Amino acid sequence: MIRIKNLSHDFVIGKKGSQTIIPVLRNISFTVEKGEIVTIVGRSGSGKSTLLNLVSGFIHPKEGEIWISGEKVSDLNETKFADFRINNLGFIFQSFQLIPSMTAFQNVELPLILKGINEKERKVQTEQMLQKVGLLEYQDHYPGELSGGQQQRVSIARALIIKPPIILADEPTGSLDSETEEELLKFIKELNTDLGITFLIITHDDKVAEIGNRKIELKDGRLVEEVLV
Ligand SMILES: Nc1ncnc2c1ncn2[C@@H]1O[C@H](COP(=O)(O)OP(=O)(O)OP(=O)(O)O)[C@@H](O)[C@H]1O
Repeated sequence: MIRIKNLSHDFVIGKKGSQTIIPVLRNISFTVEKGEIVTIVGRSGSGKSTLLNLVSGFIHPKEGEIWISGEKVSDLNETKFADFRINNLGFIFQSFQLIPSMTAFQNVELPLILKGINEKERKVQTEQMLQKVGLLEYQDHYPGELSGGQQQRVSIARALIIKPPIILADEPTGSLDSETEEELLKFIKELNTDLGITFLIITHDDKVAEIGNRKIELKDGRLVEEVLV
């Protein structure tokens, strides 16, 4: 489902003439099979977010290949990747990334507008999704009027509304208290079992790392360990 082949990346910082190269990922290879939950762990600065940004197409790799659902996405230009993303990938972020001036309904509806779905169909699908995450009665609330756990549920509903085969998550429980974290992990498991959604999750929380089928550890930009959970 996701195949990473000999992926390397570095960032160049500084002004021309005195530039420094920061090597971030070095020759990373791994695969994520359909229906798996794979977690990526590693210390701060080990390259986890960079890896996820590469898989998401937000940055372009210096070397190596990324394949998703049979497509070599590392060859796609920005416009084509944006198109691929809206049809194939859902995102969950630590900071929820909700639009504060939009209600829960409008935030969840947004990907359907981007996909060109008509208004009537959007209303049906958005309400169904809000129902699924238990927030239908909060549909007119703005993010600032919801708890952290509720905001994360809105962001999950927004990720799920396009029915993506894959969800990429960067520290999904990072802003949640432990009770809400547990609820969210249960929900991720359900989505995986009931809908067959594949998850690639970055975390430095042991509890989150243990929900996967496999755990991949990055150290100084290298993949040092891959263990079955
Ligand atoms: N846009 C950028 N420009 C320059 N350096 C960057 C950039 N993004 C990341 N880095 C550097 O790349 C390295 C890896 O960063 P990355 O954010 O991928 O690590 P991480 O494992 O996700 O860390 P954390 O757990 O703290 O989020 C760090 O040294 C970071 O400073």
